[in-house]
Amino acid sequence: MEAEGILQELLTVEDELRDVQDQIKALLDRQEKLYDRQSELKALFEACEGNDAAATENGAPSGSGFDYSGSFEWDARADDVRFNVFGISNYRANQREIINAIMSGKDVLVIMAAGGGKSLCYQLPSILRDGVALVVSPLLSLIQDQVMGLTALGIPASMLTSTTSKEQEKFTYKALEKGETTLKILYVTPEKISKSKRFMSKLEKCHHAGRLSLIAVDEAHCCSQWGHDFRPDYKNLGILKTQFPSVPVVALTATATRKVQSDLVDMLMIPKCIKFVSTVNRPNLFYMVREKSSVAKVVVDEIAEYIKESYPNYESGIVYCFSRKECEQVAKELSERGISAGYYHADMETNARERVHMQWSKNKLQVIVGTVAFGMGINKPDVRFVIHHSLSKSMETYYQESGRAGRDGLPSECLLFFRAADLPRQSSMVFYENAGLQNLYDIAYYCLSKRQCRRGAFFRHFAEDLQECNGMCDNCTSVNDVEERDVSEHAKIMLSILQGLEEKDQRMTMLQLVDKMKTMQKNLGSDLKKEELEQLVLRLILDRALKEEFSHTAYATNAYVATGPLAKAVLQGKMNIRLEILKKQKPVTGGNKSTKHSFMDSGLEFELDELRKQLSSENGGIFPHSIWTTQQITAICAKKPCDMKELESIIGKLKSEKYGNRILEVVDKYKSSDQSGSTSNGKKKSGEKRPSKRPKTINHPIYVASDEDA
Ligand SMILES: Nc1ncnc2c1ncn2[C@@H]1O[C@H](COP(=O)(O)OP(=O)(O)OP(=O)(O)O)[C@@H](O)[C@H]1O
Ligand SMILES: [Mg+2]
Repeated sequence: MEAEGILQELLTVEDELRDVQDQIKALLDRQEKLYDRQSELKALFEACEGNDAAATENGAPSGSGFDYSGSFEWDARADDVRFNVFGISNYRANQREIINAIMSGKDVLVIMAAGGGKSLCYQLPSILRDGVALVVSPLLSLIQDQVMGLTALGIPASMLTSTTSKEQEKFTYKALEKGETTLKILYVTPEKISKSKRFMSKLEKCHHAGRLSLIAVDEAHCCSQWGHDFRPDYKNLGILKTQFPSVPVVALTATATRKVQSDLVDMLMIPKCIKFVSTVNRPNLFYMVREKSSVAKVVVDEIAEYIKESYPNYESGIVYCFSRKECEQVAKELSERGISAGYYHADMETNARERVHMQWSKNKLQVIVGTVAFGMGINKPDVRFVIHHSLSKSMETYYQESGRAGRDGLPSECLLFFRAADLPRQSSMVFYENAGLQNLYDIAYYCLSKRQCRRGAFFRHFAEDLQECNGMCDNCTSVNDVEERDVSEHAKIMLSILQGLEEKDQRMTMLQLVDKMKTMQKNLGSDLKKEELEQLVLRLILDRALKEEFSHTAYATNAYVATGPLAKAVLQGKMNIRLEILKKQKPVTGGNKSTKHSFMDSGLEFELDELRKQLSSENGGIFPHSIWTTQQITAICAKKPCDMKELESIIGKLKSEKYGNRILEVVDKYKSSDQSGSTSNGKKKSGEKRPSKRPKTINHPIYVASDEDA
């Protein structure tokens, strides 16, 4: 064989070898994903097998063979407390069955979406059973909210936390040890269990006297390292089952992944628990993604316009931002545009953070602009919108964060501003996490998609059967005009640029590649816009024709793009690349008018909202939503009760006794003014839309929390 022939074959062999190596790489990638899925499926399988454990999907228990939806001797008492104390007219999915299982003395695992109504599931049995219920909750603010809410309902509830006074502690210990004072529900942080011997010994005495009625572990995903809020002290909670084996333990969480579920069952030592899994679906949430401008000011303009147009009556909302700096900046700019906004992030003093949170909870601030630090512990039920200024780091995180909207079950909106160029700053943060990049690419896929049902993406992610979206996402309502284009030629140019660089041991960031491409694409005759080119880079990353690489400096981690395992397939024309291109983006307020809950559309709703705010200040500052809920306002407005009896049939005895006269007074005034054609304050008529509560101009920005809580 001549030298030239040998060289020819050598080059072919080397070429093929590179091909094989690429394929091996792709296979190894795939192997890693399969391992992940394997461990998830194993956990799922074990959970299904788990002895007597009964898996339930949306209420129908299976496995244990016992039907907790039947009749029980406590039915009448439970109905009475539900309606007359909690003011709740009907149970939501699974609540009654869960209560019955706890009342039957079983250990129970409750997986229920945010706002599903998990609290009632343990609070109601706590009242029905003799003795004291112990509730473990991870955050002081959550505990304070719950104790305040229960006290407002006249339920004897207390807490032992770092802020508890000596006197209160003494009272609580007496109640535990001797049963001398009335106490039905005691909230503690997990540290109390793992660190306070004194507390555990009092609990022991309470149990010996037969007065420990049940143990609830709220936000139970904190037990698992796989969960998003792991708390080391939650790991020790298994001691509760070993010390008090006869006391029913109920673990509650909104986190749906199987890995976390099986982990927390192990940690809490409740292998025989009855498991109630409710759907992840939040039918009242309207999901939408909006293409984000590369000009920061335009993005804030759009957010401000959306809030002003869609929520002119000061309805509450959250805006999530990527960084602390961005969070402060967006809050400031929203304030300058007439929206009362405060910011919340981890760099602030605890007091300042709590003050902002409190002002917002009391409807004195409309919007909180927060980082991920504004997380667990947000109990406000009437959040009408959650906006993401940029994408979250995973589907799981987005589900949790957006899920803070509409916990009261009323229509609410989740809007994500997406720009492919936001990806690298997220990926350079998450690439070292277990499956961090894959999780990020999953949410990026969700954002990039302009045709697939947004809700469907959640069902697939949480391995749940698909359910109807009922037109509750932008893609299902075809709000936008989308064209699918073959951009394989553009992709080839991009890949060749990178190949050329790699041969010279150089590399590029996503934005550098897009800039270069802007000039290179001229010959193709079909130019893609800058944002579209960014989306193409992302598309190629998701299709594994490109991959991200990272390099570290003393101050930062930088993300670059490099050719991926399937680059060759694209370059050789064996793989086509298609991009969904938005031809025209409609105004963001256009998609969801009919589904929006326009609270305070009628004057009476407004009056009742004002009254609950007034009562909230008069009653030691308990939250307006703890006085009565938005749903209850709607029900009162629909029925316009004439007397106490009618009112009782709407909101139950307790709230009627406490606030009935004031409510009836407002309804009466409203009715008489309605007949005379004007209202109590002479400003509006029934059915007339309320004038906007937003001040037309503001003299100074209100983005920094003041010392006054007024
Ligand atoms: N059956 C019901 N009917 C109407 N409202 C209900 C019902 N059950 C609970 N709620 C209300 O739903 C809201 C959310 O309830 P809750 O705080 O228990 O949710 P959760 O499941 O604990 O959510 P999270 O995971 O966010 O903590 C509260 O305002 C509560 O009063
Ligand atoms: Mg809860």
